[in-house]
Amino acid sequence: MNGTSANALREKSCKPCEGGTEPLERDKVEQTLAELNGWDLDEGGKMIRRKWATRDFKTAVEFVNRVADVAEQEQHHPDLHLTGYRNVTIELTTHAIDGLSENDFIVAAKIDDLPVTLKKEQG
Ligand SMILES: C[C@H](O)[C@H](O)[C@H]1CNC2=NC(N)=NC(=O)C2=N1
Repeated sequence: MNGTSANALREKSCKPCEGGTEPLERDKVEQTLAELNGWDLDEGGKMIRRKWATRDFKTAVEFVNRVADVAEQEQHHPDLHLTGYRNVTIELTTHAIDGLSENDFIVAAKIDDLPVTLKKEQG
């Protein structure tokens, strides 16, 4: 259990990253990923991704705006996709090092803490 816990990640702040550091090792990535809710590692191992099916368009837009506030506060910015009028996909990678850094997991943990109303299950 060497992954940093979600609680610990939420308490941290992103460090400015302009290259010059190594991406996290695959083991560390997988351990930290296991501490988070619903995030998957992209095939290439350089990006994490989570998808939400929200209640409606407005909910999706409000969620994306809250995510943008987190990104600005942390100065670490995810790729945001709002598709199918209420689905949000968020991808995190550290562009400066072409791989994953702790910053990606800090932002992911903070995003997981944001309120969002999900689509009602059908049937
Ligand atoms: C100095 C500052 O940390 C960098 O310019 C940031 C801004 N936001 C960023 N966001 C992401 N996702 N990757 C980066 O490498 C990055 N660089």
